[in-house]
Amino acid sequence: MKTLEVKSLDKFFGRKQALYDVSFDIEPGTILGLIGPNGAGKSTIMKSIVGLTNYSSGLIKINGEVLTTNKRKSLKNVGSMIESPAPYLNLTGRQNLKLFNDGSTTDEEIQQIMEETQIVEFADKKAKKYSLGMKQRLGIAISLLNHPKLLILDEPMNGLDPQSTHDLRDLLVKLAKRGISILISSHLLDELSRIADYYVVINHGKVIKKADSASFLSEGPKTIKFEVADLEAGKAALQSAGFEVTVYDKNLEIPDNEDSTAMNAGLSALNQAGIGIINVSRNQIDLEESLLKLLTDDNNKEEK
Ligand SMILES: Nc1ncnc2c1ncn2[C@@H]1O[C@H](COP(=O)(O)OP(=O)(O)OP(=O)(O)O)[C@@H](O)[C@H]1O
Repeated sequence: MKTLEVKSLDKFFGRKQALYDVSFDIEPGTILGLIGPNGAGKSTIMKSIVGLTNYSSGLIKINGEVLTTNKRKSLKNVGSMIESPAPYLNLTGRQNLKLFNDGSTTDEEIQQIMEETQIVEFADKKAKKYSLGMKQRLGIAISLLNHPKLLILDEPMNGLDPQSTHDLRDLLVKLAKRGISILISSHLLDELSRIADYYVVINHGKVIKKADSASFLSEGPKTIKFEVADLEAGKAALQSAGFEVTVYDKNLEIPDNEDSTAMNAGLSALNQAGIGIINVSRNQIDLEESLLKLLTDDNNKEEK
């Protein structure tokens, strides 16, 4: 059974349509990255799933339960942190966790959650004294209470320092291995690309792409990057061997092909011209570039 099914979701704010026919699913134990520019509709989708906003039409099923038919039962399986974490500021972290516990999480489990989200050392301080990163970690701890099967995390890496971001990444992968499904949005695409199994890309309220991470990243153009001692002479040598050359970040880039012929031909052209080669690498397009290209194509399509 799928952990989450979103089917043909439409959402209007007054006369303004914010979501158009949005559909996607999440399988147990997978991490789905919801990405798109500001105002695309990511938070509206997440809020619809956790019942914070009503959708205008469509269907949401969580663990097989239709959200609108049995809201309490379906949301019992969901832990979330949407927009910003909202702990009670006059209570400590530990008191917050006790308060949000519906009674099904034991003291040992709360201790384990505190350890995994690394809040133990400040768990007995009032939440109003917390930094953004500490609040963020407490928010994630709260979302882990009550044995969720689905976690909905809107920008959970906001405000975290690099070490905490790294630790959160490890924790999310660990949770997915335990069978928890995760829907996560983040502007930190590099971070997201390290953990997401699938992506759903939203633009102007519509799903413009769904893909697993391997195919998402492999569809873009690939290049071979040469770092050389003499940029101008290197460029001339590659051009005279027939390559289209781009200078990018003090490197020379030529289009790659499936076998190694482009790399070998590029190397021998540089060698023959006596150009010192410092480094050679295959440059796979990254998530940020892929997303940018996708959005540019989609926006151009809309303008036509
Ligand atoms: N309460 C509201 N009333 C009216 N319009 C809204 C409301 N909430 C969101 N919108 C509009 O719906 C659209 C989608 O907003 P949403 O916050 O879901 O985008 P987002 O992808 O989460 O953006 P961001 O990355 O900036 O958080 C935007 O055009 C926004 O202006």
